[in-house]
Amino acid sequence: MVRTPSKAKRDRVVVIGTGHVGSSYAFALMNQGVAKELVIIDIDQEKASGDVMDLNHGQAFAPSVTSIWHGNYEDCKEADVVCISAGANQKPGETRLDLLEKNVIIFKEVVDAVMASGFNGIFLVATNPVDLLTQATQVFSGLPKKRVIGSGTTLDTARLRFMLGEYFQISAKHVHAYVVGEHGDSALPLWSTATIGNVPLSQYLLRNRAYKKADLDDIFTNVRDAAYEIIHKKGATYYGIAMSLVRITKALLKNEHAVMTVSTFLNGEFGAKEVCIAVPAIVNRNGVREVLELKLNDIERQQFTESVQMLKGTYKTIMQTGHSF
Ligand SMILES: NC(=O)C1=CN([C@@H]2O[C@H](COP(=O)(O)OP(=O)(O)OC[C@H]3O[C@@H](n4cnc5c(N)ncnc54)[C@H](O)[C@@H]3O)[C@@H](O)[C@H]2O)C=CC1
Ligand SMILES: CC(=O)C(=O)O
Repeated sequence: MVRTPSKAKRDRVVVIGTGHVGSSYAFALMNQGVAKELVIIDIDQEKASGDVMDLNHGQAFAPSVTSIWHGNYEDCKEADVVCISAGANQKPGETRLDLLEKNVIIFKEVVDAVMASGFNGIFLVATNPVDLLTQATQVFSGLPKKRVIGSGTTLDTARLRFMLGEYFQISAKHVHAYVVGEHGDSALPLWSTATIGNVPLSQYLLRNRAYKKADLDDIFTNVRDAAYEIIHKKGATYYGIAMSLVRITKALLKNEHAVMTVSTFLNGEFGAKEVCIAVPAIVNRNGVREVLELKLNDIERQQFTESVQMLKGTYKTIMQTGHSF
């Protein structure tokens, strides 16, 4: 494909790791016409090159032209967003945290290579465990923390909205309920601030005797365990995360100031410090503009604190033992 770099704003996205997640993200980006340039990098050159061919063959049907090519790390120099989805995924029975040892080593190599290009944009991390790898990317890159963000619980929040929408028979777009905390087993729903339209969820439940708080607890269990179920059924999850990543990329490139539950570094917000974890945050062209602090109830605060402590303990262990990061 002849490379046709755009003259004005490049809106260049580089995706590193074109496996299930990376290739689905590339496909969704192209279908939604979000980026003007899309560079695909993978250690498996054949896979990257095959994906570029395959994607380009759909150009005639895309809403706008995306210049797509199989690139190398030098292409990161002019990138606005570098999305990392490289690394190991979960095998049935594995948790996201089980991937840390392998993936942090890959991240050191990948982030060093990106930074060596002179990259000065925004890192969007998807690889698991996403909160810990977001924090590692902040350290490895040395970029301002607001410019290194993780997909966090954007996917979990989307899953919750979908499942609540099904339960109440209301469009997921009008269900507002966040999942925060670790993108993993210690994630938690913020029921106390959830609304249907602008009606508090607690009030909405009173409208129909058939609605039960216990059902909501079951729904959240299904959200929390959704990845395990999908991995058991088809080996990996990728469409949901691809759409979440595109949503975040759009907020970045279009300077949307959109609120989403990305993983970001906390410096006292929600009572937590020195940790990357998912909370509602305002995302614009500069990354995370600010964390949108909410008042949590006692149970939520306790669960959130436990999630923070777990992440901080695990991060400390991995960065201190056996590695020369
Ligand atoms: N944040 C989230 O909500 C989600 C995160 N994930 C995570 O995304 C990651 C990727 O998952 P999949 O795409 O299913 O895995 P995959 O195995 O299909 O793809 C991984 C890709 O990374 C490439 N890769 C490995 N080492 C590399 C390196 N050093 N440099 C460049 N490329 C390299 C591989 O060649 C492969 O193409 C996993 O950690 C998975 O757990 C998956 C779904 C949701
Ligand atoms: C794999 C994963 O992190 C997810 O689908 O939530």
